[in-house]
Amino acid sequence: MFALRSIAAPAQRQCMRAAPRATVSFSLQIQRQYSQERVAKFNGKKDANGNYPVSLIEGDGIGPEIAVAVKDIFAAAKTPITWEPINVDPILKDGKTAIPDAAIESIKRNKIALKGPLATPIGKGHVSLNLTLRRTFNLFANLRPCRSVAGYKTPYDNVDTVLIRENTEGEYSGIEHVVVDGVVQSIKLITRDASERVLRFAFQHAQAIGRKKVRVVHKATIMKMSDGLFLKVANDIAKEFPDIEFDAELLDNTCLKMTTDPLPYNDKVLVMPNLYGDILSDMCAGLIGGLGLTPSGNIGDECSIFEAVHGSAPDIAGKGLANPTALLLSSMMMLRHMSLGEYADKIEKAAFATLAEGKALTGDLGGKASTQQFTKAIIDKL
Ligand SMILES: NC(=O)C1=CN([C@@H]2O[C@H](COP(=O)(O)OP(=O)(O)OC[C@H]3O[C@@H](n4cnc5c(N)ncnc54)[C@H](O)[C@@H]3O)[C@@H](O)[C@H]2O)C=CC1
Ligand SMILES: O=C(O)CCC(=O)C(=O)O
Ligand SMILES: [Mg+2]
Repeated sequence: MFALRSIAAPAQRQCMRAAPRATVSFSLQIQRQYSQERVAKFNGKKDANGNYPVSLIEGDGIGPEIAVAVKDIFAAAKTPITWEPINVDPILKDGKTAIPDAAIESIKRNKIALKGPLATPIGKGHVSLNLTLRRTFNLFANLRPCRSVAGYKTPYDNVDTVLIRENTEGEYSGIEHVVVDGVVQSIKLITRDASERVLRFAFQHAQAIGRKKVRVVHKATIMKMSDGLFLKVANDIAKEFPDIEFDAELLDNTCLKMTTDPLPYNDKVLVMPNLYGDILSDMCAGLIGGLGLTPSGNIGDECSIFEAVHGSAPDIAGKGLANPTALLLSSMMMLRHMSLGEYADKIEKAAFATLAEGKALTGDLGGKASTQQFTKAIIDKL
């Protein structure tokens, strides 16, 4: 058994804290269009009460605080879900970090899970449970949409980026070793199969949400073989989608352009290897007001796990300060994945109205409300 569940991470400042408020006219919905093909693949079974069981990992740090907010809002909206809490404390199997069997069975049975953040120790200690979950269930695509929130003013209005990250290999393959004392090697693994899978998903998702452009973000200038293969496969897959324009951009240039003017990215779906997607999705969150606002879905063929982009936020954990919006919007993506879009629409409307009104905002958005007060304000609007 490992002794981890709260590690100290350097406190990071939210770049948009205490930003001035103003109204932006922008659609209130996030990812309302969702691939019907994916929805059709969800074949979870209802329980005796007519509810869908959903595996729930509350997670570490702020995880339990934001999970309770989502549970309270779902209960108030009478969402037909039965939560099945699961424990993912790591175990050792054949010398490797693994998820306990009971948790694996629950997710396999329900085909769907909502997950709070899981902390990973720096350096020594178990490997990331987040990555372990993604690999265990072959959740090959990490879908990370990021949309400006009406009423919350940032330097950029109307940001609407869609980022898809390869989720099972790349720089996060976890293949590392000491060559000799003082020399270590970490292997970035890129395979044609995993690249094809995520790239095809990106094109299909672009079609599903009505975007006409897919852009690969890469560094094949430097990583000629690994990113080179990803880019080559992207060119091949693009031929299957003649109605979608395809191009490519170097990661460093993408960072520059997105932070200078993100709006040209609103008509594209961006797809990229694992590490780049991890970093770029936090950067996008910074464009709209921070990590308290950005959702994500880890999508696989057999099951999918929805979670916020952010981590366990140890600097604010246990203080009732966390913004539950990111996990709530992740759960909206989950409901749409389960064909429960009518509940998602209702909850999302109440959440965005609460944000736009601005009377009960959490500290990351410049307000003074606690997680509970913000949650109650949403429930009052349902
Ligand atoms: N998918 C996951 O479960 C992820 C887990 N992590 C893990 O989380 C731990 C902490 O990582 P950090 O680098 O500190 O990143 P973090 O995402 O936990 O926090 C970064 C900053 O954003 C703020 N923040 C994050 N979520 C917020 C929310 N909902 N409301 C208000 N403010 C919020 C935090 O207070 C902090 O200042 C690490 O152990 C890391 O491995 C990190 C990212 C994703
Ligand atoms: O697993 C972790 O510790 C971090 C993962 C992460 O940053 C992410 O999925 O965005
Ligand atoms: Mg990350």
